[in-house]
Amino acid sequence: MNLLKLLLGYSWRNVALAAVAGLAGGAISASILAVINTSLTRRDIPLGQLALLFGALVLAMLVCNLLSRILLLQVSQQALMDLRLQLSRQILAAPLLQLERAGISRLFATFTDDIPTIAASLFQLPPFCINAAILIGCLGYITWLAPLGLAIAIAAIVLSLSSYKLLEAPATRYFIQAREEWDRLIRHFQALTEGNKELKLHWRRREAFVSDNLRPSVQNLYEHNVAGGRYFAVAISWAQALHFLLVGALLFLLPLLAGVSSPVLTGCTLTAFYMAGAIGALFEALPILQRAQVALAKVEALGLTLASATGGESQPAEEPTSSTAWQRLELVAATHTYYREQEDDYFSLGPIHLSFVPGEVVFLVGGNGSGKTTLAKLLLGLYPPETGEIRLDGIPIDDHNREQYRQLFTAVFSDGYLFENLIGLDHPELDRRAGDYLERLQLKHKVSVRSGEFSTVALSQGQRKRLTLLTAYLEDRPFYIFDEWAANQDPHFKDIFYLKLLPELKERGKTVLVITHDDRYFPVADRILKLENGRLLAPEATLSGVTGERTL
Ligand SMILES: Nc1ncnc2c1ncn2[C@@H]1O[C@H](COP(=O)(O)OP(=O)(O)OP(=O)(O)O)[C@@H](O)[C@H]1O
Repeated sequence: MNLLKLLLGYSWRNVALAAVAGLAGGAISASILAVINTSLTRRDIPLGQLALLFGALVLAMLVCNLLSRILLLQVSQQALMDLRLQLSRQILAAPLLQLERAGISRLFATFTDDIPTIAASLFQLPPFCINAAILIGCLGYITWLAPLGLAIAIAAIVLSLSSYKLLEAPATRYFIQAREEWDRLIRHFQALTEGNKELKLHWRRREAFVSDNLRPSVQNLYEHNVAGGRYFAVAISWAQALHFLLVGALLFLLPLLAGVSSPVLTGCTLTAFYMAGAIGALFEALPILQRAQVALAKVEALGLTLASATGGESQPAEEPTSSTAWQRLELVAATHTYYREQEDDYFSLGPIHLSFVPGEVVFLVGGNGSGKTTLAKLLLGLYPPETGEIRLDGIPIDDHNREQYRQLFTAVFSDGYLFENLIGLDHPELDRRAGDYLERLQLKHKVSVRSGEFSTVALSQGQRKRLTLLTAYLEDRPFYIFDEWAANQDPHFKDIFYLKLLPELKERGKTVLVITHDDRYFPVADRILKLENGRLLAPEATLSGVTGERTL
């Protein structure tokens, strides 16, 4: 993908119109030069007439340039807006596993570096096109004045472009390296912000973090950018100097080679001067456009990675309806494997044989790293099974119905995100219902909800977790999954959660899977499943039985 293709993809009509307006502006610029040249060299034409023509041409140039700029600005900003949205949509559509592999830092790097770089280059496009049009107009005028002048001008331009091209390749290489370094730097910034408390507490760790991680990365970024920028500086300065050579060549060679008259020579020299300004501006914009190409390639690579990773999962335009009247959910020999390339290590979950019916409370237990969260993600349809399948009422879940299948669940993850409002929940009495739940969750004195907005989310960890529970309640879906939800609740609220809230959910016919280490509350469960190193130990026996499956 390149910038032009990107813009043409959005509105080729606007781009074409902008190009025509820009070219017209360039031609008019050349006409203005012709008027200046005439007024300097011809005394037989009344000055008033020339002044009038000059004014009219300036006005026409203004209109054309403005039109070209506005059209390009509109289409380029529209492209930028769509690029941001498209990338966000791709991230939303990409499978979780693919996002986890790409890493948060890579996604952030794209939003914080690539998109602003592309934005900066798109701002450069309108003047770039206008200067290109001025150049074409000037070349046309020189041709009209003295065809040999065109040959000299083209020779100078080819010379400067080819020397620029020679230097551009290593400069781009450095910019690509700088962009790779940016990915690493974002990872360090993430550690800096998320690990800030730990860094503050430990002097040696903090200093090592700065000297071993942050500084080398910042230093590399600096060096790559300076090295790349240096090549461009040489290329641009050389190209600009060459254009004064063009002025010199026209001024001194043209009379020798073609014996042109003094008015023609004045016209050519004047035009060459004017051209030098346009060429200088063009060359100044080239590094910015070059960087944008690197950024665009990065965005495209990420987009392709995410798009290829969606694996054909359908993205319904309409809201999928969630089935409330399900009877049986089964995992049949479902597996998932994490492979960690760097350590050449993998973790395998399954094959899992498991089923759920409405209205049961199931506890999932097991040691750290035994695969509980992975099993929850598999069950939620966030990881499609690598082998085996999930069936809802006998219907296999695949790419076509997975999105709809996910609407069955409300999940509260151990590292879940708390939105600052009840986004996506619209109920005529949302605030009142949220208020009732706040009361039950003993948060009324801390938080209120107005028009679906929490008054604050600056709360303790345990209180924030309770707010996520409020959202889960309001979602009111048939299947609830709590991943170590109660881990940071005080004993009093743990009691409320296990002894009051869970039984209430069960009474309402909800199925609840609770990932927990709280063995004190095991009697609350209808069934207890235990995972050990990715294998389910508790046999999947009777669905209605309660105590029979307690193998712990
Ligand atoms: N995104 C990931 N990429 C690679 N490996 C992963 C990833 N997430 C988890 N793992 C590996 O999978 C294994 C199971 O992890 P999982 O989070 O499912 O365990 P868990 O039983 O929920 O643990 P805990 O009780 O500590 O939360 C772990 O050994 C972990 O190293």
